[in-house]
Amino acid sequence: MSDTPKSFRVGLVQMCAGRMVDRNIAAATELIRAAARGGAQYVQTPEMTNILELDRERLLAAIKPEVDDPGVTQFRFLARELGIWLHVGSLALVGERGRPVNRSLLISPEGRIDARYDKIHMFDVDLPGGESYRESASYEPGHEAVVAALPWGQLGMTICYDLRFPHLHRALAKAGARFLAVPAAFTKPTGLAHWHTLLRARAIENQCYVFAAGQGGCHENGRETFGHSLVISPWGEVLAEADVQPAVTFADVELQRLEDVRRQVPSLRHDRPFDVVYAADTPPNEVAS
Ligand SMILES: O=C(O)CNC(=O)[C@H](CS)NC(=O)CCC(=O)C(=O)O
Repeated sequence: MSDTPKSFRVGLVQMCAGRMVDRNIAAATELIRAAARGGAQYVQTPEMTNILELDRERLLAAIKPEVDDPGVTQFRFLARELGIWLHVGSLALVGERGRPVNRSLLISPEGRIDARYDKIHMFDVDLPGGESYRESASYEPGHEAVVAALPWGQLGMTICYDLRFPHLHRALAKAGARFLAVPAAFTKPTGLAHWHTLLRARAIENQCYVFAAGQGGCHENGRETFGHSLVISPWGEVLAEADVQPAVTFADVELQRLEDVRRQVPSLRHDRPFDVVYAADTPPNEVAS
């Protein structure tokens, strides 16, 4: 008999981060406390919890290496004080190679940093409405997918635009993840078009719970983000959803549900190898005359 607890409560912190790091940390702290008061044992904050700033010069002036970062210090204290698993969806930090990284941290209830994940896929896009992003101009991408242990099972760590790369989520699920984390700062137009659909697809195809805390609303730097933080079941059901403004969204995660779904439709175990061929290169069928 395993002594893994049968359920736990998730709290997603939705924020509207600005350019001032100390204000963002204070706003996040208040919502994380509210999440813990509401009984959340795993609390996730969105991408760019400490600063939403795409201007490279301003960003460089505002951020610090992980060891000196005031947010890291604060969130470690907070996790320990509240006795929660605190997943800081991401912080802009100066990486070990001197360039900014978009980094997610999983902090244990003892205040230990148990996992770090640097966003792999850079949001370099030109949207139909005229919005343009060049994340790779400011940030250095990561190269490692990360699975981290929670008391209830493994957590696969991703960030925002990573959501569009299904093989990353597949790899995490194959490596044992039962929960996929997608902290985000989705744009409003792409959120409207794709957010629910992609998150539900990642949950259904990988038979995982999906936890996605978002940024939402109009930010100091002129951006507007989509909000709608979501908790999704392995069957694709929306268990809880935020609106656009800052708030905490709660859901109870039932591990038996995940086991049931995986037993009933074992698609996660039905992957098979195959080749891709060009039809023109295959021999024509015999046509009966
Ligand atoms: O750097 C910051 O200030 C905050 N970071 C972000 O907003 C990131 C990179 S620009 N946003 C996304 O990845 C949005 C993805 C998205 O919206 C989609 O895939 O449709």
